[in-house]
Amino acid sequence: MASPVRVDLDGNPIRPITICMIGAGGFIGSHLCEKLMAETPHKVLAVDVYSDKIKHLLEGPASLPWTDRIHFHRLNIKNDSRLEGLIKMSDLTINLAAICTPADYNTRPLDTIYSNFIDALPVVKYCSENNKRLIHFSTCEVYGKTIGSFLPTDHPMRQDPAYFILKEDASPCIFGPIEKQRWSYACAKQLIERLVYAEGAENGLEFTIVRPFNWIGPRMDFIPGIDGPSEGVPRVLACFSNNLLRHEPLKLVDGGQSQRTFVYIKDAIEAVLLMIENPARANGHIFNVGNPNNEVTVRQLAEMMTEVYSKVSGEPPLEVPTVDVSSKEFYGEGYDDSDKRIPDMTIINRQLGWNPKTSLWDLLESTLTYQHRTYAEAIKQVTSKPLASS
Ligand SMILES: NC(=O)c1ccc[n+]([C@@H]2O[C@H](COP(=O)([O-])OP(=O)(O)OC[C@H]3O[C@@H](n4cnc5c(N)ncnc54)[C@H](O)[C@@H]3O)[C@@H](O)[C@H]2O)c1
Ligand SMILES: O=C(O)[C@H]1O[C@H](OP(=O)(O)OP(=O)(O)OC[C@H]2O[C@@H](n3ccc(=O)[nH]c3=O)[C@H](O)[C@@H]2O)[C@H](O)[C@@H](O)[C@@H]1O
Repeated sequence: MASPVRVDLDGNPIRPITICMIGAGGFIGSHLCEKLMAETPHKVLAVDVYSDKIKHLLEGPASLPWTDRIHFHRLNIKNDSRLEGLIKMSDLTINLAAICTPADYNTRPLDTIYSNFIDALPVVKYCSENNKRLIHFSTCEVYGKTIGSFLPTDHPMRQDPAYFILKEDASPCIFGPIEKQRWSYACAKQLIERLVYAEGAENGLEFTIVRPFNWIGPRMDFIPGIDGPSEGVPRVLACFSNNLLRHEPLKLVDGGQSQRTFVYIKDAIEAVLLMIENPARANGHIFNVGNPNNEVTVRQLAEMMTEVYSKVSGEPPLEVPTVDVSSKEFYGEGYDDSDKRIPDMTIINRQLGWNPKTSLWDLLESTLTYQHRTYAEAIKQVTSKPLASS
């Protein structure tokens, strides 16, 4: 329930606002809507082409405390004139809409660039022209590769944090060559960041840019063949969950040597709420949002997920838990990878006092409990169906 006396980080009462949330039906949007409904008095105009992940908020009994605070607007921001009206009706716009699965970056580079840059342009323009605040979702992928990755493998400077810690106001953005179309996403995100920043500098747009570092948790992406296409390739959490649910070995792309830091979606959403409710501290800033303590290689992630899944499902772990696959085979031509992603937390700490709390083991335990509860039965049904005779 929303408390009547909510105050911001400076002790001022928080005024209820209306938020136009674009991409509200996605993974992050669904968690943000849940948090805003359960814990704040704010209103949400939820914009998306899909609503399945927020159905429980939209279709609950009329007695739910938030029924009149969330309204779904099914529209595609590519071509819908209602968008400007919704932004004008709101105090704040949050743009989450994007194509953001790596399997698309090299296979659908045009859609990726349009979605992450061209389609975001009107959102920035309407916010700027109507003096509305904007929180724009970018990505840690704008950092690309680390400086250290260009040093010889055994070079001692690779151990120096100066060569791998990613800082919003100091690190360069290092992408591969154009033919490595993997970078189409990162490059489009970088350009939209520069545009938002320039609107702030030249026209006074009040903005915050968020760079998520591998946020994971329930409702992320889809399980192929269950609530998404059989041939679809989601992000790693859903790929590995799918393998575990189907008792198949987890596929390690190029040996699973890349490193990631994973943060629990519920911790990360706390950071977004702080940005929403503390505009004076958040405006004009770019924030890394991640958990530097949860670093693993993708191979270690696979091993940990196998162990956690066995614990939560009660099933014995697979005898052969992983299998190696080349990136060309898995993603196709033009794939490339970020080697290592550790966020520097200085700015978000200083401005918002935010710190992530949940360990990788704990966040995998709650997430895989959800995956097992949500999908195990459906997987059993599809896998036990006899093949149709041709
Ligand atoms: N999940 C992460 O860890 C992560 C990491 C880095 C960046 N991000 C960024 O955060 C944002 C949200 O990510 P997510 O993980 O929730 O992704 P998601 O795919 O689950 O959500 C995106 C939502 O946007 C909607 N959308 C896309 N194009 C649209 C359009 N033209 N009109 C209306 N709706 C549209 C989709 O239907 C989807 O529901 C993206 O901008 C992504 O690049 C996420
Ligand atoms: O989440 C983020 O912060 C950002 O990074 C992700 O990129 P990435 O981490 O490379 O995507 P994942 O699909 O989660 O893959 C992580 C790693 O696992 C590997 N992988 C993935 C799937 C699989 O089955 N096996 C496997 O080894 C990938 O090659 C990659 O090295 C996506 O680009 C975005 O959603 C987002 O902007």
